[in-house]
This record gives sequence, C-alpha cells and structure tokens, in this order.
Amino acid sequence: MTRLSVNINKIATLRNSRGGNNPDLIKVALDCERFGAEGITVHPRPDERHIRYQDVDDLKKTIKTEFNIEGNPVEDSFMKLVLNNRPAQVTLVPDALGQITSNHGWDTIANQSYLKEVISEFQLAGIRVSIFVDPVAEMIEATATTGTNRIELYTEAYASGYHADREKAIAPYVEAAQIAQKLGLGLNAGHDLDLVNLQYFAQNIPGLLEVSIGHALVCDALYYGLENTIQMYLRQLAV
Ligand SMILES: CC(=O)[C@@H](O)[C@H](O)COP(=O)(O)O
Ligand SMILES: NCC(=O)COP(=O)(O)O
Repeated sequence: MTRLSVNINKIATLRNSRGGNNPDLIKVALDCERFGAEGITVHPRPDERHIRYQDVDDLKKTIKTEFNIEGNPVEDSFMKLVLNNRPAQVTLVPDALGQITSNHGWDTIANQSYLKEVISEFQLAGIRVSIFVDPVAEMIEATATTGTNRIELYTEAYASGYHADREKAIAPYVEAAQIAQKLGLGLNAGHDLDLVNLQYFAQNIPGLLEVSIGHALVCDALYYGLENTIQMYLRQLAV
C-alpha cells in the first residue's frame, strides 16, 4: 500500500504571511498524523519563505511518523540541517535559489559522481535517500550507480496531462516504475497530485511506496477540513 506523506510547506506560507504563529505548524503536523498521515514532508528553501530551518529542528523533536526533508544538497546549510536532524528520509531536489517551486528532476548522468558522494554521506548518517527525477528512462537507469535507495518521480507532467488523456500522461511513469523495479530502487512520487488524479496514478504505478502531497491537499482542506481531506486522500490510495 502507498503511504501518504503530507507536505506542510503551505501551512508555513500562511503562518509567515502575518509574522506570528497562526497556524501553528507543529500543531498542524501533529494533527495531520492524528488524522491518518503516514509521514510529514517539508521543503525548506534557503530563503525560508515557508519552512524555516528552526521548524525542521522543532518537527524532528515532535512528530512520530516518517519525516521527509526535501532540498538541494549544494547548499551547505541544507546538508548541515539534514545531518543534524537525521530524518527517516531526505529527498534531493535540484532546485535553483529563489525558484517558485520544483520544476525538474536531476540530470543523473551529468551529476552521477556528485550524487554518489552526497548520497553516501547521508546514508552513513543512517538517512534513507530518495532523488527527484523526471520519468525519463536513461535518467532512471543512471540513478542506479548513485547508490540511492529510492527515486521520487516528478509528477507535474502527469498532473497537467491527466485531463486531456490520462493513459498518455501516465505511460512514461509506468515505464519509469518498471525500470526502477528492475534496478531494485524504491519508488516515491509527488508534485501536483490531487484528489482527481491520485487514484489513477496509484492504481497504475507498480511498487509505489509513498506520495508526498501538499499544495492541493491544503487547498482541499479549506473546503473539506483537514481531517476529512486527509481521509479522502487516503481513500484514493486504498487501491
Ligand atoms: C519536490 C516537490 O515537488 C515539492 O516539494 C515542491 O517542490 C513543493 O515545494 P513548494 O511548496 O516550495 O512549491
Ligand atoms: N515531493 C512533492 C511534495 O512534497 C508536494 O508537492 P505538491 O503537492 O505541493 O505539488
């Protein structure tokens, strides 16, 4: 069964907009867990526009489910943050400084030796590593030599193509998942997954271990409430 990790970046965005502590990020994370989330994901960016580095320290001390920290290891501050907190999983994402949101996976061919080096540093600290990749066969194949435990498929192209032709939109992801399985890599996925496109993805992707979902889930919570929304997402994954 696929696990749901709730990305709480957007809760921090709302909090930061007024400078106080409403909503309380830690309380929301604990409530997500209470409502059924099987993990908490954060993507602290160097400008701390949503998740602050202090939030990561605070979350590590309080949450009980799987903690997943996303970010670009080229930043020394990110390396230190992750190594000091030792989450269950780190997801390496090649975002540039100031990028609005993630928009591509790693070029695992050009960055093969660099990734190998940073992945082993995290693994020596007992942290499972996942790397963010596009569903492109040669990019998935090249992840094998990096030593990563898992890959996270970047699902924006699936989400944006879903309404026009979902079979066409999912085809590269099915192929990517089959390659990952052949290589013995664990499989995660995320970005723009929502209540409309999630079930079809989970039903058709073999070996999908975890999805991390934030933006759409927080938007849905405005209408359905956080507890109902998390339960609705979990039902989409119960395939
Ligand atoms: C890696 C990924 O797809 C998500 O973490 C996404 O980057 C969310 O980050 P923002 O909430 O800053 O858009
Ligand atoms: N890794 C993807 C993630 O954490 C959340 O992405 P999104 O649902 O906010 O697009």
